[in-house]
Order: sequence, then structure tokens, then C-alpha cells
Amino acid sequence: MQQFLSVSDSEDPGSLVKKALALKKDPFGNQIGKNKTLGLVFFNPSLRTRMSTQKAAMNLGMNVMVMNIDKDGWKIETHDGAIMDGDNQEHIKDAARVMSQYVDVLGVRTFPALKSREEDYSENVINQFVKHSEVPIISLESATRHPLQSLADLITIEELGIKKPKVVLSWAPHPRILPQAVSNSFLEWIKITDAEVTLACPEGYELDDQFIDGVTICHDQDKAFEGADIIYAKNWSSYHHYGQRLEVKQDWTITSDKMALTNNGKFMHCLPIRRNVVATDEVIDHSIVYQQAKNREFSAQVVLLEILERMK
Ligand SMILES: NCCC[C@H](NC(=O)CCC(=O)O)C(=O)O
Ligand SMILES: NC(=O)OP(=O)(O)O
Repeated sequence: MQQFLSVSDSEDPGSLVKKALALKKDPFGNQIGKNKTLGLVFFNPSLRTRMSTQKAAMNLGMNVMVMNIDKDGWKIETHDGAIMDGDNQEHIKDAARVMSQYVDVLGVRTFPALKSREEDYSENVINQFVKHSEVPIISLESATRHPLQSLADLITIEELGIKKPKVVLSWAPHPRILPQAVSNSFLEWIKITDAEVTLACPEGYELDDQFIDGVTICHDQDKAFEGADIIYAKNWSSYHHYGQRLEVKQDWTITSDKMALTNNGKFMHCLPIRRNVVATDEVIDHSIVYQQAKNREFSAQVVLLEILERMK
């Protein structure tokens, strides 16, 4: 693997799931990362991605450097050709090139601004890193995708051992407007499995066509939940009415009553989760979200391993 920005960067993404499960059994068996350094650049907050990716790198014997560029760096200009006489102090092309000289692999987290769909879906920030970095780039969640999360989700689903699982990706309420990245990415990855996938969301919350191709869309949450094996909950803001908050009449919070409609379904969420807004305490406390979060370590480890193996 040369880089990891989406499912299409792996020739055989299904094999990553199996290799990750093997790493989970023997995390320290391969020290290929000795004398190699991973850099992690954060434009946004993170708990799981930060810690699981550092742990994954340490499992392989790597050193890790973390740069919270939004807090500790100069203010970054992201537009090509900008006349930098305003607040922004350092151009992304200079920052990316320089940081890449200190490390062997570079991870980048960058959220969308949710103001312009064209700007966000152009993936300008992470693509500038790809363009100007001298080393492979790993997405730690970009404007439109979160592949390390989706790979961990697939590892978790594989561990459940359900044949042809009925999976529902359900929209849920949230006090803020959030990116579509986790949901887009989940749909892009779940397609490589034999799962039957339904997207449950209020009208106006359908995702970009490139992600929902082949997915059943259901605007009735109760109906979607009937017989489901897995409920993957997430809030996302409207793709079609970009950056807007649409009126939603029904209550989409996931409760135990709704989970009772499923086939003893497992509840998944990438975290962080707004308790008693996205889902009730009872649902979260009986869920597999911690198993899912633990698997972030092995999704990151298998990706680092594949990248390091290619560099040998
Ligand atoms: N990395 C996992 C999710 C990150 C982000 N969630 C958030 O920003 C939630 C913040 C809050 O609850 O205010 C998202 O939805 O893409
Ligand atoms: N799920 C996830 O990516 O969490 P963080 O935003 O805390 O890294």
C-alpha cells in the first residue's frame, strides 16, 4: 500500500480485516517499524485516532511524533497562489513538505468546514499533503472519509461471525452539524462484505450518490430496524442541503424499544457519542462500541504494516 485515504488504496481490503485479526492475537510479533517514525498531524480534536494509531505504531516498534497543528503550529494557508498578507502564516505546501522530512509515514486529520460542498469534497487539505509530502500519507479522517474507522468497523463485524448480516446505518440526532465522513466511508467499506445494507435517514439526509449506490434507503427508522443484526448509528449533516440543519419531525434517538425491533441487533458507533441524544444510556451500555474502539488499534496497525512492508 502506498497511501491510505480510502478503500480503493488497498488492492485487497478484505485481506486487511483478516490480517488485523491476526495482529490482534499477536500484536508485537513483527517489529518492522524499528528505527522508523510515524508523524501524526491533527487539524482537529481526536481521542481514539490519536491514541490507537500511536499504540499501533508502538506495537510495530515505531517512534511517534504528534503535531497538533491547529493549536501549536502557525496558522495554515490552504489555497494555492494565496497572497499571504492576512492572518495565515505558513502555507500548507511548506508545512507538509517539511514535516514529511522528519518522518517515514505521515497521518493527517482534517475535518470539513461544512460551508462549501465543492471545497470539502475536493479534499484540498489531505490532497495537498499527498502532493507535497515526501512520505506516504494516511488519512486519520478527512473531509469526506474515515477509512481507519471503517476498517475497524469491518473487523468488529467480522468478529461477530454473522453470515450475510443485515446492517442498518441509521441517522441519529445531534446538537451540531457534523461531517458525512464516517457514514460515507462505512458505506464504501461495507460494500466489500456480504452484508445487506440499509441507510435509514430522514428525508433530505441521503448521502452522496457515489456512496449510496446499491444501498436500500428507508425513511422509516422502525421499519428499517426490523430484523436487523447490526445498527450502526451516526449523525451527519445534509449533503443535498449542504451545511444546513433540516427540520426532522420524528424522534430518531436510538432507544431500547427501537433496538427491540431488531434481530437481537448489536449497536455500533464510532464515538464520541452524545449520550441520550444519539442513543440512550441503556443502548450504549449494552453495545459493542468499546470492542469497536479497541479494534481501531489493529486497523491502524495493519495499515502501517502494509505501508512499511512496501517500503522495505
Ligand atoms: N472521529 C469520529 C467522529 C468525528 C466527528 N464528530 C464530532 O465532531 C462530534 C463532536 C460533538 O459531539 O460535538 C464526526 O462526526 O465526523
Ligand atoms: N472515532 C474516532 O475517530 O474518534 P476520535 O475523533 O476521538 O479520534
